[in-house]
Amino acid sequence: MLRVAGLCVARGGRRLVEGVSFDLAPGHALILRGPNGIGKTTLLRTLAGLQPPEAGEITGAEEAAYASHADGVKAALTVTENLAFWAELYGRELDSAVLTTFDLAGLAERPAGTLSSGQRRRLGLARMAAIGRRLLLLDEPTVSLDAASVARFGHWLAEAHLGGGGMAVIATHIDLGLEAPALDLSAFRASAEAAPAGGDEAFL
Ligand SMILES: Nc1ncnc2c1ncn2[C@@H]1O[C@H](COP(=O)(O)OP(=O)(O)OP(=O)(O)O)[C@@H](O)[C@H]1O
Repeated sequence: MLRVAGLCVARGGRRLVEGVSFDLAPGHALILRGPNGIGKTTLLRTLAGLQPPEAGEITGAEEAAYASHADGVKAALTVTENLAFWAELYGRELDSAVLTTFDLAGLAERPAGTLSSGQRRRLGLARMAAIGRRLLLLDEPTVSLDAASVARFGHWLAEAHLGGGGMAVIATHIDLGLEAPALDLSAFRASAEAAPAGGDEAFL
């Protein structure tokens, strides 16, 4: 169970949203919505432990994997080598069914650096399946994907990941066909007060 209580997140020394609370039970997903710049990415980064919260509590996020726009694909390795690398990093053996699930079987021996952006994105999502983490934090996972790939990914998420007791928090403007509640961060926009010194300028 992921529990978020009274969370406030900041970026570049500025508070973005505050008072965000939700519980996520195994087998469930939450869709993050809100206009560009409201703080969806920053909230996901905070849940992933990549930056500390300004205030509030996060529990149950220990087994999380974060997938961002920079999808962690290694250009010089083949598609299979990339997936095997990530699986091993998380102490798992690569199940070759992952290649089929994400329509990568025909590209298995291609160096990842030669993939199109949609193919590379499919590889980044296949990585999420290969590492087997319980909580997926997905930032615009369907960018560059064609309609068939969006549907395939939505199906995997619902049937394999959530169906197997996993959880997901997903920032997306696209309908993934999931039965999942949406949380619009607009309702939690922080008042104009500045964050305390020591924000995350180091990420600039
Ligand atoms: N490295 C950074 N340093 C300072 N400010 C940043 C940095 N990265 C993002 N921001 C700012 O923080 C705010 C929140 O950005 P964030 O990426 O979390 O929003 P978002 O809701 O995910 O937006 P989008 O829908 O455009 O992806 C924005 O105003 C953005 O300009």
